[in-house]
Amino acid sequence: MLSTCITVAGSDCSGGAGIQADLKVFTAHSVYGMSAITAITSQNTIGVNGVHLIPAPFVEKQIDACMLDVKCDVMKTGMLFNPAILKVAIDMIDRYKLKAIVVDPLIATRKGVLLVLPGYLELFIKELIPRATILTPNIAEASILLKQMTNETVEIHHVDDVKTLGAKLVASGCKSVIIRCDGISFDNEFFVCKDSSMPSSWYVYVLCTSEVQLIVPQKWLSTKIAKGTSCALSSAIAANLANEVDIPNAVKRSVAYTQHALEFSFHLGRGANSLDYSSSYGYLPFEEGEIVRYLRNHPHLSKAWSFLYEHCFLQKLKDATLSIDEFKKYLALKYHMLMNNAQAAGMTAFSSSNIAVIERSAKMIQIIKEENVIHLEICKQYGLAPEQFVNRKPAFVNAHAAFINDVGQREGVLGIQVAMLPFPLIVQDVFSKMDTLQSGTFKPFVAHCRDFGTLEHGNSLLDNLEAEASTLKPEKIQKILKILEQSLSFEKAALDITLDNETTIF
Ligand SMILES: Cc1ncc(COP(=O)(O)O)c(N)n1
Repeated sequence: MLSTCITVAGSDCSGGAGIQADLKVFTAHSVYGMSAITAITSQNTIGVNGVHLIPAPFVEKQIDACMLDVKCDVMKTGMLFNPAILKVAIDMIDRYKLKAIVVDPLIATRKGVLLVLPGYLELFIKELIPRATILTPNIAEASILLKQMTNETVEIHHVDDVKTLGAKLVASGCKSVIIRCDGISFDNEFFVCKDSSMPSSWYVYVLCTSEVQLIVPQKWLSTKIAKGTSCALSSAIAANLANEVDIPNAVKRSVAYTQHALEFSFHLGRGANSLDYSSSYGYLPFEEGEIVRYLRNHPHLSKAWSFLYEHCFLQKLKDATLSIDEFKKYLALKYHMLMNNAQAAGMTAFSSSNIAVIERSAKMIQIIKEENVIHLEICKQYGLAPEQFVNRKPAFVNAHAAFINDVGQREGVLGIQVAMLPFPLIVQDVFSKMDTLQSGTFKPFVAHCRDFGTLEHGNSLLDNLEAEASTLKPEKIQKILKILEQSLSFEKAALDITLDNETTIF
């Protein structure tokens, strides 16, 4: 299921910051974005020239309207402007169950000029900070907050001082904080640079939680002054947390996203640059060789996997209570589904003019062919002759063919490999762990599944998927998850059909 975020923030009509920026960031992360507008501002790349506040009860109404209808994973707060609106945000956090709250303080400019009304800071510290999963202040804001909370100040000469500042905020009740060192560049030893135009200087983000302290340095881009960087970072963190990424990785990815958006920012207006919010930012949510594990354990797919793994067909197969007719239906359907995959791989080859893609498609067809030879042998062992079913395609198989062809056309070999993933994993996780003594009539089939050759065959499918995953573009990951979700429901439907006496397939 799609992850969702709500931003409670001000509108920037020129699209560079605020609500408009947050929604663009959510979309770039394939997260469904919602918003509650706290104020309408009139601003552009040069500056802000007007603010029209939304009454606090109407901010509440917007949040209620979203929350009471659409499930919401994460809330991000931006400009909350006054204590009344701040109070609404706090009440809403208590009213609704959210996975995480990301708070961009927006209480001061990078030079330390306070942006908020009297009473705001006290309420912010007392009520919002303890509820926030992560706070994303610039260094001036972090210092103002610490001063207000503990009356301490930390002078910044080295990145270790930023760590100290973060650690003190955490010790004072902030669960985690990422400090953006806006306006400060660091040298190679992470001392503050006097001259930021030095060729090798760094812009630094520091994450502090009760468990980790992480410095995330980025190349100093002195020629790029853009607005919206705080919105980009905090919304990207919100989107990653909504996608179940842990805090350190959410921070690393969000810094990479913000840096990329800044590096490719454009000069659209007469003032600050406009960030490239749609930029693809070059990371995948899993390490090399880990796509299968990622897909197997993705929380959005856990229900679909357990529908399959705990299917009554598998239970009946295990304790040999399945009827032989039901089993034959399964074998025939499996044959057709394998053929659909082979045909789609052929089509993928045909539709590409890249010889490497054509070669990979051919390899895929070869693997399916070998699998089908074994499969037909098994069919024969159970008294199912190929003539009985190969030329008879049930409606379900045609629906599966339409699905797999669509996957092949849109996402190529990788898409088909993902769609094929449920089968080798069931073989590995379920079939190969079955007790052959208990499986009676189905012993030859279960034994075949436990067979080294079959497992190896499944492994080569998985290895090919791992290899192909290096061609996956990060922005495609949601599409891949969707394909797997659909494929899991096809696999489940095939098992449902085998147990359904009303449906005959040959
Ligand atoms: C409505 C609104 N919210 C926030 C910002 C700050 O943007 P930045 O990310 O540049 O600090 C802004 N300029 N306008």
